Formats: sequence, C-alpha cells, structure tokens
Amino acid sequence: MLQIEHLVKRHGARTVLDRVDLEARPGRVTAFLGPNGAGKSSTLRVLLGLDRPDGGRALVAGRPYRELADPARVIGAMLDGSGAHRSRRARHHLAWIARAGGIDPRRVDEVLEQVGLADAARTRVGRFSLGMGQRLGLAAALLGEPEALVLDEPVNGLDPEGIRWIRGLLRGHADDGGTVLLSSHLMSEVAGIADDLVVIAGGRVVASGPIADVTRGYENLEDAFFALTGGSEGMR
Ligand SMILES: Nc1ncnc2c1ncn2[C@@H]1O[C@H](COP(=O)(O)OP(=O)(O)OP(=O)(O)O)[C@@H](O)[C@H]1O
Repeated sequence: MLQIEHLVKRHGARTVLDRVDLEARPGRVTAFLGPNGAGKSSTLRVLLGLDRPDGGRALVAGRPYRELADPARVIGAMLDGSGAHRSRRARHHLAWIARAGGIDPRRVDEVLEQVGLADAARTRVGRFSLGMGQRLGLAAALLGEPEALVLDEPVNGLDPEGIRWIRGLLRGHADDGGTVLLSSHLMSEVAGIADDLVVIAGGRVVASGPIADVTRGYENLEDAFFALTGGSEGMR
C-alpha cells in the first residue's frame, strides 16, 4: 500500500535521506522508528506530496501522492498535532477540511465521536490540551475513511489512557484490513502495537522487518533501539 524506494532528499550540500526504503502493508501496523533528526518527518513529507525527492520514489496505492484522484479517501495523515488554527472550533475546522475534500459533512460528527471529542466539538482549538489536539488531528485523518493512516509521533502529549485508546484505534484499523504507518522516537511507545519496524538513523534505514526479527538477539527493546541507532546523530 505504501512503498518508498531508494528515497533521497538533500538540503543544500546535506543529504538528509540516503536511499530510504520502506514498505507498509495492509492489515499491519508499521512503526517508523528513529532518534530526533533521523529523517522520519522528511520521509513522510515526501510520501504525502509536501516535498519533492531528489531521488527515488514514494508511492501510495501505486501512485505518487500528487497523482491520486481522491487522496482523502486513500490516505489520512497527521503530521503536526491538530493542524488547526487556535481560533477555530473543532467542528468548524473539520467541516472545512471535509468541504475541501468533497467529504460528506455528516462524517464530522462521526469522527468527533470516534476520537472522543464529541463534547468538545464547539470548543476553540486554542483551549485544547496537547492530547486533545492529537485527537483532533486524528479525526481529520479519519474523515475520508482512508485505507491508509500515516501519523507522525501520534502519542506525543497523550496520557496513558490516551495512549491505550490510540493503540486500540490503530490496531482496529489494521485488523479491518487498513494500513497504518506511524513514526516514533521511542521503541517503548511502539512495542505494544507495531507488527513491522523500519528503523532509521542518520538518514539511512538500519533495520526493517517484523518486530520479532528486528529485535532478535537483543536483551530488550531499548537495547535493540540503541544498538541499531547508536552513534549516528544526523548526517554530516
Ligand atoms: N528544510 C530543511 N532545511 C535543512 N535541513 C532540514 C530541513 N528539513 C529537515 N532538515 C534536516 O533533516 C534532518 C532530518 O529531519 P527530520 O525532521 O526528518 O527528522 P525526524 O526523524 O523527523 O526527527 P524529529 O523527531 O526531531 O522530527 C534533520 O537533521 C533536519 O535538521
């Protein structure tokens, strides 16, 4: 469903993505894991058509994002929390996105209910906690009932109950045949949810595969993460 092949991205003389390969398949939760600055957001930006690659390609259901006829129904994304202006009410923000995407406005109340924000539908986003903002961002991603969900650090700011809830939601999406790709800088955050891992450090994929394969031979998940990513804090 999501396929990234030999992706290269440069900023000036600096190579921030160096032939990144990643695949996220239907029915599975794929975690894109790496320390701060490793290249996760840069990869997701290219996947979502927000940035152009300098080499390689990123495909959503077989096509570059920019060539999708109806992107909101194919892939839903949350890159930067709620993505809503502080002065907007939650429901108005979602209605605006629905209108832009040609999505049935009745979906707005459905997704607010689904993410647990029904009671906050008329609250201005500026009054939201970080966790509520994450829920609103997820609601926006779910609006078009997309097959794939792409989420950049979705558990940031969520309390333990919120983390449990989002895990259930993402697991359910994958179990229903959907594709889930989420990024994180903490192995512990994805351990209970991911089926597959793609580990990136310094712009390069250093390990990928089913979680049991990637972590085999290490004492625990943290050891695996530090061993795989150690010593590469961004590319020079
Ligand atoms: N527009 C830009 N110009 C120059 N360098 C950039 C630009 N965007 C990203 N970078 C650099 O590319 C590298 C990868 O950044 P990226 O945001 O993709 O990492 P990340 O893995 O998502 O980390 P984080 O969790 O901190 O967001 C970083 O070193 C960053 O400084």
